[in-house]
Amino acid sequence: MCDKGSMAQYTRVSGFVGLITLQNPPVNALSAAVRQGIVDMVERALSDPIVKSVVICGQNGNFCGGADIKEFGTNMSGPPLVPMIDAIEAANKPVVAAIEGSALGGGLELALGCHYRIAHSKARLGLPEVTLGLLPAAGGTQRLSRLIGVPAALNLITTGIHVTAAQALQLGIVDQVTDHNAVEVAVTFSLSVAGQSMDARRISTYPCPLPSDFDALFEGVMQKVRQSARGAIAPVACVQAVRAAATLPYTKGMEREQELMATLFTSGQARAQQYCFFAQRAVGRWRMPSGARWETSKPMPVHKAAVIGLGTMGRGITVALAQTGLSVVAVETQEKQLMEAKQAVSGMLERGAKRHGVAPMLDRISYSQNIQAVAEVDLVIEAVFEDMALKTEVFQQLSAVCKPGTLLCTNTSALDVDKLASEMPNPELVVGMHFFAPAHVMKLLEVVYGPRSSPQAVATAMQLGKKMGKVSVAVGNCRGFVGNRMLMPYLQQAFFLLEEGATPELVDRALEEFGFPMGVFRMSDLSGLDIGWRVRKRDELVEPDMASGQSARIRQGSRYSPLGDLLCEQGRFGQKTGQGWYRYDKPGSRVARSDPWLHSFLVEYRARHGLVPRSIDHQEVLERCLYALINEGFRILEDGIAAGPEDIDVIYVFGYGWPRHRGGPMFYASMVGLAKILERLEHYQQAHPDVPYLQPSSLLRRLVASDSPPIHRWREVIKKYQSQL
Ligand SMILES: CCCCCCC[C@H](O)CC(=O)SCCNC(=O)CCNC(=O)[C@H](O)C(C)(C)COP(=O)([O-])OP(=O)([O-])OC[C@H]1O[C@@H](n2cnc3c(N)ncnc32)[C@H](O)[C@@H]1OP(=O)([O-])[O-]
Ligand SMILES: NC(=O)c1ccc[n+]([C@@H]2O[C@H](COP(=O)([O-])OP(=O)(O)OC[C@H]3O[C@@H](n4cnc5c(N)ncnc54)[C@H](O)[C@@H]3O)[C@@H](O)[C@H]2O)c1
Repeated sequence: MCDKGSMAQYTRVSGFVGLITLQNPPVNALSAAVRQGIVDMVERALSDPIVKSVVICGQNGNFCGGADIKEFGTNMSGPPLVPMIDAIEAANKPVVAAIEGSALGGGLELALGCHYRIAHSKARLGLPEVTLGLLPAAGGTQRLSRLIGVPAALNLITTGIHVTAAQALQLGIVDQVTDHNAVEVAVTFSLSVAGQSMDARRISTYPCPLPSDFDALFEGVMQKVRQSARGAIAPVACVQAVRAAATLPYTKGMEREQELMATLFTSGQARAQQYCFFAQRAVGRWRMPSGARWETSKPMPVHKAAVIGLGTMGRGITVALAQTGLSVVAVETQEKQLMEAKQAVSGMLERGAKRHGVAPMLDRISYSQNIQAVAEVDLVIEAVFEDMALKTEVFQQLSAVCKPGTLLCTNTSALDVDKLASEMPNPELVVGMHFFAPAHVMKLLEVVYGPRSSPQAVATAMQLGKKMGKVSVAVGNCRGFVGNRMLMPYLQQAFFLLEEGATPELVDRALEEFGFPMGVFRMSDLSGLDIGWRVRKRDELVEPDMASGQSARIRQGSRYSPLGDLLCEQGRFGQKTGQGWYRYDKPGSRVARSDPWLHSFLVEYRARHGLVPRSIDHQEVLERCLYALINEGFRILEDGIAAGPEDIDVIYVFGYGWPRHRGGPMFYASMVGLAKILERLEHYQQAHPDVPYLQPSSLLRRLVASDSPPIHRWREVIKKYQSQL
């Protein structure tokens, strides 16, 4: 009664039920072999006169993670999904989906073709195709809209969110939720409906319930989607497909779904987003130049953690740790700061708990003004001011107070983690855990290792990051690590463009049209101009505004723009002071308005320095800012600070607002063409010979000389290049 050769196993259970089990670990993706297996096994079950009903489930407590994304770039063979699902729906015996684990994308579409859906209470369901630059093209847009109505379907399909079994029941996606074995419940249920007509259970035959404010609804959703999509085409196509479900008969709607999918499927955006999907998973398989790697490095258990310094970052980190289920000791020396932090942390936890319908983890946190309180913790995250002397002092105190083996992590943005480690008795226990603000929200974590960091320390920080729901990327130690280091040439080019004739509005518009949520100047206003100013002062780059002409714009032999310093000297720190590159109605206000003062200031500045303004277009803004940033990315790969282009891309997509549909800076470079990037960098370098960041990196030259291999083969070239150094 069992066919074991196929990727869909067939068994007869309870005498009369054909049980089809998808078998394609780890997520039972619908590869060609699985689809063939389903087609064959469904046919077998329907033609077997003893079989009264059919149950479809997935192996190892996991229903199905959808179409096999790895097949997308290949010549797809095997039976197509749509007729396979149609055949299931048309069956004259009841077919029940037993959903455990996840039913996502094509997996949920398969379940929607079944006559009933029974889910385990821990199951998750969704149509996440939009996050891969696609739409649910196996009938998902047409069936889900008919089943749960247009507004709810639009929400699920355009965002790609996963819903819990309880939410799915409430929405009407599943018929029953159980805490017991979902397959057994489905088998019993299928027998209870055996022999009944399934006519009323075929979703494709349902009329699509139309909301009364139909046109207004679609117009509103389309507007919202276009705004948040920032140039991504998949969310727009998703809305169009649901609209087809609402306005066309099923077969016509399906044709529209296929048409829209065909456009998306071959678009560069889908390739970029699917690259991001795999890159996000690839960064978990980290390796260090020493040869240490993820598979062979065992993380230490972390039950209790401490946070030192409860400013902007410390508060967010405390919240994120508590939400992960850890006990947290939060230490802040300033009484006033401590009181404010307590209130802020409780507020963040309460709001988070309300959103997720869970209890706030307030009792997981104990507060103290005394560093002695951290004696028993397994891991400490330091988030005091960005000052090497202070951080060294705090680390020395920690080394004296903490139990042996406690991992010491710093949240520094740019200080030398290895130098900090070298001052400690146990440098192998020191790593950077570079969170991004707000730390309980932002998904990115850079785990910074130095030559002395032990693989176990890196493994522990990486695992903790994952538990905190972060996308953690292991990177080497250098000024600014990966993200902030690449930001330097980007910011520098933006300043130079202002000197040469651009306005903040023009530069920001070009970057926002490219897909960044905020241009560089709006972003600087939000994060505070004083942060960079303090760093430049420490680096002795800031000079009194006395001189004029070119010499005033040279520091340490290279071109330098003092524009940011001049604004700070006027007290223009951005949103918090109500003035920066833009003006705001009041300090703290978020709406950036053009500032005539700034424009006159730029005119006067250019005149004083003998700069003749010229007209600058969007193309130049993108090339200067983005290619300089990409060039630094190649240098980072050259130096072995990032293990591969995926690491850089994940950092930029999750930490810096790089549009996902453009895949990350290094993927974008591979799409533009490395030869073109090199040619444009050479062009700009000739025009600006005093800007070292525009000098093309040797690795970029090497890749172009090697016929610009596809991005998945860059690592081979990098390895060869490094071995020759
Ligand atoms: C014209 C053509 C028409 C076609 C019609 C298509 C219609 C359909 O609508 C399209 C789709 O279904 S689109 C699909 C829509 N579905 C989705 O978007 C769901 C995508 N998957 C997920 O969201 C998560 O994997 C789960 C939540 C399922 C599990 O999370 P977790 O437990 O944290 O596990 P994890 O670490 O995430 O993954 C483990 C391993 O499995 C791998 N892998 C996973 N799914 C895969 C797949 N579908 N495929 C291949 N591989 C897949 C993953 O790469 C990793 O392997 P690696 O070697 O380490 O890289
Ligand atoms: N703010 C950001 O966007 C951001 C992003 C990533 C990393 N960082 C880094 O995180 C660290 C903290 O930044 P922040 O913005 O949260 O600073 P912050 O000024 O908001 O807070 C620092 C806190 O540390 C406290 N503190 C100082 N000395 C202490 C000591 N010895 N013991 C306990 N507490 C002490 C201060 O009283 C203050 O409350 C810095 O290294 C910064 O570079 C900041």
